[in-house]
Amino acid sequence: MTRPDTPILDRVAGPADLKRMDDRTLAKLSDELRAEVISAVSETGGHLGSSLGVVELTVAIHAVFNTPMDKLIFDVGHQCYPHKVLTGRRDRIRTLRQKGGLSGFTKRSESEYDPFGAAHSSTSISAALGFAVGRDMGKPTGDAIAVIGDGSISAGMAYEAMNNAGAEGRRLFVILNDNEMSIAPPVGAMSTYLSSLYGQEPFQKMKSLAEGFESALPGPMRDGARRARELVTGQGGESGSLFTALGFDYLGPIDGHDMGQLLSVLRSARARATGPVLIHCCTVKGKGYAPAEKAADCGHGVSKFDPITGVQAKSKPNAPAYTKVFGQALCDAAARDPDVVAVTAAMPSGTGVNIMAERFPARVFDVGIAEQHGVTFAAALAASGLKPFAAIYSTFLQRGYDQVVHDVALQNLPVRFAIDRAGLVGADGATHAGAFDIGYLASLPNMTVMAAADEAELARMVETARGHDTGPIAFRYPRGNGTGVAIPDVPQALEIGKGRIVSEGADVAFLSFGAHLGEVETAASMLALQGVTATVADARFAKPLDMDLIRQLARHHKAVLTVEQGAQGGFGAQVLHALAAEGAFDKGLAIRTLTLPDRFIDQASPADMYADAQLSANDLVLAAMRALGRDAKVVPLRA
Ligand SMILES: Cc1ncc(C[n+]2csc(CCOP(=O)(O)OP(=O)(O)O)c2C)c(N)n1
Ligand SMILES: CC(=O)[C@@H](O)[C@H](O)COP(=O)(O)O
Ligand SMILES: [Mg+2]
Repeated sequence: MTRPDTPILDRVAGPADLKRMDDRTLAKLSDELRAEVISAVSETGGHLGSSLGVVELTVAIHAVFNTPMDKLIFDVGHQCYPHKVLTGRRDRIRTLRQKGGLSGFTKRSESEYDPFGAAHSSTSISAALGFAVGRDMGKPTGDAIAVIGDGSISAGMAYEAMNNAGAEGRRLFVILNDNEMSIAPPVGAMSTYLSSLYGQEPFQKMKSLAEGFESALPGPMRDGARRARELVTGQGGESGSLFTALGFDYLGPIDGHDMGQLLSVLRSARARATGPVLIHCCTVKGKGYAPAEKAADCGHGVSKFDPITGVQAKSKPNAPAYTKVFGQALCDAAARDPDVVAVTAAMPSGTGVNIMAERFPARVFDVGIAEQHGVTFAAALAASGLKPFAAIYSTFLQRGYDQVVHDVALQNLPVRFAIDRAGLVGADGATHAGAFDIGYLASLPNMTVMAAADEAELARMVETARGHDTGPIAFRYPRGNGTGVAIPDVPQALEIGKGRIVSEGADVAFLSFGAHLGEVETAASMLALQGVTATVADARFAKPLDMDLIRQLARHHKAVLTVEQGAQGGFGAQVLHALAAEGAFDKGLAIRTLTLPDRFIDQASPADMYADAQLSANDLVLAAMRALGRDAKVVPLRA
């Protein structure tokens, strides 16, 4: 693949080189940087649209501020590719999101230019304020700059941080990167609210900087800018703009692709600011790359692609994605049951609830990036008599954990948690691993916890959850495609707390919880080549446990191994706890819990990550042999 011609970028070893460039050269550098990002992401895949939208902004920040002494914090961090190129990581930029390569997000261990790691949204302002306090208390750190998107600033944590920052009154820069997009088009009343706040005093305060920016915008951006300006400056009898009321000086809106505007505003702000400042930049997600600009998601997350055509390399799967199976099963359940409603936190297509939304738009609620609110909202939907499915990735449900405990479990409200991206997810790495949900849910009184071994099981669990009105219930399933099994047209509900035997053997028993079942079955076949026969059981439930099944496995096998795609303290721990409680270990019992290890696992393919976690079929074979006290070896299956 030919690489773009980048004579100016080739002279950049780090941000210091930008300081020697005049403004016109910085503008040209941006063009080259954009071409480099497109070229690199075409080889790796990744968060293209967001990164393309902040190219000029990233150049301008590094040209004006003094990183790494000044702390530049990208919210989510999915837009950090241009930043990585400029901060000494260009030589590895084509390893983005690959095994052993650069993370797709900012990461402290990767560079001194990444002062605060991210990947979950809306943390940047809190982090920037922490650095500002550190600076003011004498620590060797300069200015703090948070770059946060219009999607991410919709989350409660961003407002908690601004509330605190405004009260602290410390010098701090928040750059609102407003591209009028989240992953899906942004939702929420915030923009409407802000539209009512136009033209009041605080905006006038910074008028000399702001004046003329909006009218200087190119046509298509002018409306967005106006909306954005209205969003922050106030109109129509409101008492004050949101940001100024929170104690920030507001600058903007400015054209986030105009190097001249960016540099002059950033320089002025840097020279004059005494307290918190919000700089409002209007940008275009996917800017400068037509296939991204035109895409419905503005190229938010792309596979490898042909840079000329923009066509992404997507292999034809042999089985449907779990997400789609869930989405369809949910839609079918909604068709049968008018009380079924769905909640997503800014991830309608990621969670598959868009399928139901197409048919039943009034019964699907996108609450924005607001997992905490989404969970409590779902709790009250349940309290009202509806049957809410809160469809949230395992990793993002962590954000709403107190709400799961306090609003759902404690009140025993029948919220159905559809937990996608359970287990290791691949290129997004450790920040997005769905590692902890089994532990954090199964430890809660009233909660029922299931995991789907395949896509047919997932459809059954949707129906099981729909019919479960006596308390909260969760079911987890992984990122990626199912196994290709037939999915029942009208799935039957499972009996709560009952697992199943998948195949019978005599020596060792695997008790699998969830989608690692296929790997377990492979391990059982490999063991057979060594004359060891294994029973394979699918637990289906981590809570309540099928104690009859567990006792039976323990009684009839020399060793039992639990297997799960989750961290320690999950399913295996539940089994150990229950067995210990009934004295099973007093009589001797060979049992092993195969879980993710007690460390975070960096990005790679899911298969490589599970191998790293010692959960491959080979590892299961070795664990079984050791548990039986036999020579630990692996006889590979013939292809
Ligand atoms: C707590 C949390 N919830 C959901 C997500 C998934 N997510 C990643 S980026 C994104 C959209 C962010 O929109 P915005 O901040 O406007 O940035 P843009 O992609 O438009 O540049 C979402 C919903 C996340 N990373 N963290
Ligand atoms: C940055 C972020 O949090 C999301 O864009 C995430 O990468 C989406 O992951 P999926 O591709 O699994 O939907
Ligand atoms: Mg956005």
